[in-house]
Amino acid sequence: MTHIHLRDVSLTFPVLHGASRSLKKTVFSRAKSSVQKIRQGKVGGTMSLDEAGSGCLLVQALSGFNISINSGDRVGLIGHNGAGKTTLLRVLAGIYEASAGRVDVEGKRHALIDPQAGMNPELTGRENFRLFALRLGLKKSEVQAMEKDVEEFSDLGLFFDLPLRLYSSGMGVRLGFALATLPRPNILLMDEWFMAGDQRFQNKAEQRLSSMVSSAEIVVVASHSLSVLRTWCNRIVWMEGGCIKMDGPAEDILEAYEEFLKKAQ
Ligand SMILES: Nc1ncnc2c1ncn2[C@@H]1O[C@H](COP(=O)(O)OP(=O)(O)OP(=O)(O)O)[C@@H](O)[C@H]1O
Repeated sequence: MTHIHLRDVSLTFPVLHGASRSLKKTVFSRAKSSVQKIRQGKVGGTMSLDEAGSGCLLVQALSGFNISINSGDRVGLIGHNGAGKTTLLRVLAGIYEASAGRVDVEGKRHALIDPQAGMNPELTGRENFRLFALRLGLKKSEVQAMEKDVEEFSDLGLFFDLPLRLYSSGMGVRLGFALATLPRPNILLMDEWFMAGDQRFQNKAEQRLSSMVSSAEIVVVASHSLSVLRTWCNRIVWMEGGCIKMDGPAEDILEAYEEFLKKAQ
């Protein structure tokens, strides 16, 4: 049965190793005030210095995180910059390994986290598609049909046959989105880049995404756009400093979050 269960999951990034001793000292003296900030829900994960071990500056992106997500849940992640939303998505996608705790994910998962994931900037849009199709293990007939679909959807004109390094960031998003929305996973993990691009593209993207979302059993999406979250989610997890601040029905949590944002202004 498709599910996600996290038990006491923590993830700490070691940053600034021994070579940058003076910089580390400077940052750590600031880090102490960041710890204060995080308690007010301002920005980033908690910082500390691993004085007993490597001497590294540590950033705790997730801290004792517990959650169960089951079939039918469309979960939106909200919270301040650096609250740990993308890190959580990466842990769920299997891109990052937790430093502690238990991660139990059952079901075919697919992540729309990085628009250029797995793409080679030296290859053309078409060549990147063919590489992607190979990785998906598609049959020749399927590849032909999908190639037409990706070319039409990304609407890059002649740029489809030019190297990716010549694309603007929005053009890269068009191609990345066209490719990333080909698989049909049980668990769909999305970061907010998927709503990038110009307005016309966003409308097209929304239609394509809705068929992917409706066929997935579980969706987890991180976004700062409350309207996007209202559209796609039935449950919201509000994160602060790598922990859960609130978790519940979408409308209840979004209302509380809006209230919090108003007061913080
Ligand atoms: N690869 C990394 N190396 C070191 N620190 C990292 C790394 N990735 C994230 N962090 C740190 O972990 C914390 C959580 O970052 P994360 O990207 O998960 O936040 P977020 O909630 O997605 O933020 P935003 O809303 O700004 O996208 C931050 O303090 C960030 O600096």
